[in-house]
Amino acid sequence: MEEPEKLENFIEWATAFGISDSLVINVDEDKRQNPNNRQPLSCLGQSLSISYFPDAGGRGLCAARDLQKGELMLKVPKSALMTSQSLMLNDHRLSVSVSRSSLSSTQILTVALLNEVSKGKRSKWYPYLTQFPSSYDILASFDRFEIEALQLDDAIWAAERALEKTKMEWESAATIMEELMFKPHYMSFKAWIWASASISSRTMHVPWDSAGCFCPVGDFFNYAAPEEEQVLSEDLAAADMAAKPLRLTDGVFEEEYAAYCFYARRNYKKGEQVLLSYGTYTNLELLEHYGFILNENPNDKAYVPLPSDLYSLCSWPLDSLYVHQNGKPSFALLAVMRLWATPTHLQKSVRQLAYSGSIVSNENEIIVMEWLSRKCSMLLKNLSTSIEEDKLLLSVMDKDFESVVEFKNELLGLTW
Ligand SMILES: C[S@@+](CC[C@H](N)C(=O)[O-])C[C@H]1O[C@@H](n2cnc3c(N)ncnc32)[C@H](O)[C@@H]1O
Repeated sequence: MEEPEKLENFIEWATAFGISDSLVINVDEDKRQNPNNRQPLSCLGQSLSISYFPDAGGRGLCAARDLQKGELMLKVPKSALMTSQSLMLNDHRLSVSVSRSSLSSTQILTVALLNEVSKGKRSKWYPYLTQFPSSYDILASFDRFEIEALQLDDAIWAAERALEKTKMEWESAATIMEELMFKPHYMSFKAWIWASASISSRTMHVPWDSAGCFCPVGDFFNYAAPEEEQVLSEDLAAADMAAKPLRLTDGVFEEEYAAYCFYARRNYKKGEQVLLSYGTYTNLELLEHYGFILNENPNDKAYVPLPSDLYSLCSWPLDSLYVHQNGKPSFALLAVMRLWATPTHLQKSVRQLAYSGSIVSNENEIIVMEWLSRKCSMLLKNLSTSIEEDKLLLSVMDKDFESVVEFKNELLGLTW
């Protein structure tokens, strides 16, 4: 089956499940009040439609009309959520094996997902499963060469740790997969990585299972980093939103409606991509859990090695000592560096000033900024490639080539 046909089947399937982007929040209540209402032809088209955004996540959802901040855009009934619970409900053998095991909730969902995929077209979730990517770029899927290419120690360590953790989880699930008589293909580490990457990058939080749920259509939203909530009282009054209180989260399971509900996080014009905040992540964390990075990420952090005698002066957690993506030191880093750059016998008297975020003196500020800037330059110089070289390499990899030889020649032609 071709991709457009698979997508069409999926939309039909999702519509039959009661997934809807129309503004009716309670499907059952609506049916009671309008018994002659036919099922809509498509679950999308009223508020959202599927579109392709090459520079912002690929396939995603765009506004099918102007959307107001806080407005309901999509609801996915509980019966359409694919969870360990719903997968076991239809599979007695799986549920018996799981009940005898001591697997974590994420391992259970991984096994349940692989078990379901192995059923192929016999699975009731088949139209939805055809919409999952065939491979992922999360850290745990990186090979040795790709891990080395990360260059920075903390990134390499995060990738090694992610790979190790995934391997351990796979090994300890071997018995249950044998018991369920998985074919070798579904037992493989490659299949396990695929399933755990699906869970890591596509599930949403539900209160009853820490592994989360797969939310058909809801998982088509691409990511935008959360920004500080604006003070909206005036905006809200103007938009007559008094009856619709502002939600801090844009996707949430609502017990009251027994559905996953998605609300617009800001106003959108028709045709704009509608984005969801999956949480606050640095680029390394985005790569670890979702397999992508943002060129501009307000939550990104870079850590530089600090003087060893600085730590005894610091009462903040060590992970708060970082440099923002725009080059500014974090509040805690700046404060503790100012104290560290003060002669020891004066530290006590300026401690409060430094900890409140104030400049200690012009000389002190120059010492701090020069030290940090030297450290950052040194760190960047010691990496085997510069950002410009990486960008050049990526631009070559994005091109289409007729042959491997042509690709190789283009790579050899790069000069730096
Ligand atoms: C929940 S899915 C979103 C829908 C996905 N594009 C699809 O076609 O199924 C999350 C994945 O989408 C991609 N993604 C989401 N937001 C992105 C962004 N801002 N930039 C690049 N990739 C993004 C990443 O591959 C991520 O793992």
